Amino acid sequence: MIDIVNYEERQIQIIGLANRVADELLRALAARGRATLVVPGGTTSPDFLRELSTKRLVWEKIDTFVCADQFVPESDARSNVGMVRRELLQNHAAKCNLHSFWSAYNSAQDQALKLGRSIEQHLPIDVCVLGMGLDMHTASLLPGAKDLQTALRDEERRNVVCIEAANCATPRLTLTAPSLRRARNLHLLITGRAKRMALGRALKINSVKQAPIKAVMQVDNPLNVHFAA
Ligand SMILES: O=C1O[C@H](COP(=O)(O)O)[C@@H](O)[C@H](O)[C@H]1O
Repeated sequence: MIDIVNYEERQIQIIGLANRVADELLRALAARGRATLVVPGGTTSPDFLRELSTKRLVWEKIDTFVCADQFVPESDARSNVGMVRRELLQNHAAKCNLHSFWSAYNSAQDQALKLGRSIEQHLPIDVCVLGMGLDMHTASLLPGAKDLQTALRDEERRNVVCIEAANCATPRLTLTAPSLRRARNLHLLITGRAKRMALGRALKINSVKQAPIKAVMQVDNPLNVHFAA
């Protein structure tokens, strides 16, 4: 089930989504004392993260994870955790509890298992914001990737999986489809006509392996799609 919110322009989209996420985090904090936030990597998210950083919340009680990352140190330009540290951890959100995906001591496979176990205590996610690539991937649920099936399956009961794809130089760690789609509030941030068309294509394709974004549409709670051209 999806619910599409169309915005007149990108600035209004960013402000609208940040307000909504802040409101949902506030409710989660009021209900449970702590909250879990998942944010996207990629190039679309920095504007949103900067806007979110201006919201007055008890950020030290918000555990924040990226939905996926390349297995590289935070100092590497490809690191999503590094990008989130720069863009979100400022203003009111400077004290946000951002969790690392990288380890210099573990292999990517071992780190996926370790992170998957430690994330368990923070589930279900209170607010999950995802992005989507033109190839209809979300997080690092990449079409055609080795281990994609493991990351899609409910029976695996794994929260994080290491994904390797032929066109990716480094392995990626991704939250699995079941851990993402169980989020209490689920959002997709997309901009531009090409991504809108990719979403339209995904809706017509039956195979989740070809269009992994579909894996987070199979939920009772709607996937709220925030779109601006
Ligand atoms: O690989 C990724 O890309 C998507 C979309 O990226 P964008 O650059 O087109 O915004 C992103 O949402 C996802 O988190 C990331 O892992």
